[in-house]
Amino acid sequence: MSEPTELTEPAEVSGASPLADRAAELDAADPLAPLRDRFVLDDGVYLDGNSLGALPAGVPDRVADVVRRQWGELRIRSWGESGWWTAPERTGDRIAPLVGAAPGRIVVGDSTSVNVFKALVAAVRMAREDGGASRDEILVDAATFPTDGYIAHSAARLTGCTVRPVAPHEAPAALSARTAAVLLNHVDYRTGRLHDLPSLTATVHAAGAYAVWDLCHSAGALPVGLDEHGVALAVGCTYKFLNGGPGSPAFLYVRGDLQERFDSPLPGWNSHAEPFGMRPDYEPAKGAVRGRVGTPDILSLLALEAALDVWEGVSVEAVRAKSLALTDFFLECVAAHVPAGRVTSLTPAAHAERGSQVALRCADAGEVMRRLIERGVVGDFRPPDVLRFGFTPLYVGFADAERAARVLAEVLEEF
Ligand SMILES: Cc1ncc(COP(=O)(O)O)c(C=O)c1O
Ligand SMILES: Nc1ccccc1C(=O)C[C@H](N)C(=O)O
Repeated sequence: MSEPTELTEPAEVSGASPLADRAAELDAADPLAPLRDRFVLDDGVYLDGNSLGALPAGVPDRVADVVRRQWGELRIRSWGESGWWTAPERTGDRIAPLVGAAPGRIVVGDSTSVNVFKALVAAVRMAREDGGASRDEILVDAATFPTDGYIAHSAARLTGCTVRPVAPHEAPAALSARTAAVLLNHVDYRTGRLHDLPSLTATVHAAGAYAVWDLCHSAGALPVGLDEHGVALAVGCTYKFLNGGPGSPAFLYVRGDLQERFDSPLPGWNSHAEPFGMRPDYEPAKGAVRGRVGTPDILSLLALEAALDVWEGVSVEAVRAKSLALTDFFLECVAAHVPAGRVTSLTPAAHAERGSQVALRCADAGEVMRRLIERGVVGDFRPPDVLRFGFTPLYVGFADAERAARVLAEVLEEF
């Protein structure tokens, strides 16, 4: 984990209004600023898109059509006529360019937790095929969002492996001839630290193990380059920076050359080569379909598909550039507005190590966040002492960043 950075006032002391003026200039020059109109928002500052993305404006009518016409009128015919049956792969292909995957490598369905399970067990099975039963250890990001750790322990018990928690940057030193799989987060959910996916992936694979990446906090926030960097398996949620809605289904990526070898621990009928053959024997389908389990959650899936329309004409590279500018500017505003020593940033200053959020360590963080929310600045609190501010460049602007820092300073004066 990064050393907390003490935020100190910059040499040139800036008042609220020069920063507000700068924010206005930055917003005026921002090519992504008009995208905010593609979302349903209010006058508040929404900095919690790293937990639940805002509602894209086109979703309500699409969902209403899915419910009233596709379900209400077409009923069973919609599996074919409305494209319900193929929606998991079709939606996967819409996510693919955002994470650097070719078409046909991503399937959408189930929760992230379930996909972590499928990916980890499949990774261990492949490592055993390559290297034998001596591959009996799973390395897991020690700071992971807890669900990944819980699932990894169960996957380990089922496969006869043990779990070893490691800090991601220490994973290379922990690799051995016993390592079967390495489960890492691309961006740490608490600190916002971005881990070095290209180099860690290469090192893990060179050791004969398989890298499984959790992209929950990077998909839709920054370029991932899954194909380019040879990632074996990856999972991610779609309700954060992809704005798919509460409980929208997660995605699973399997590298092209591994698809034939992907041996799912949950081989439900939807992943069968001939699902309507109703055969007693299991024959896995080819391609991304093999990652499916049971009947897709059509309402959530089609809400997500509609939500992905906001990416029309938008590149994830442009989103990344704005995200870094926004988080830089927010940190600058915090340093200017908040008295020195009241908060420390857990988020690395280096762009190469920063995701799309800023995490500030702060005394009484729970109560501070409650008051921020009361004043219209919505971030979240993560125990024990972290204020999290997520920046979704599609709908957050520079004036939002300045206002959030100013309101934070006002709230802190009350303590
Ligand atoms: C890194 C990470 N993994 C997994 C999850 C959650 O998984 P699920 O979609 O199963 O709730 C989250 C957040 O909810 C997360 O931040
Ligand atoms: N899925 C949720 C449902 C309810 C409340 C929060 C979540 C989150 O996603 C939390 C998020 N993973 C986090 O990084 O804290």
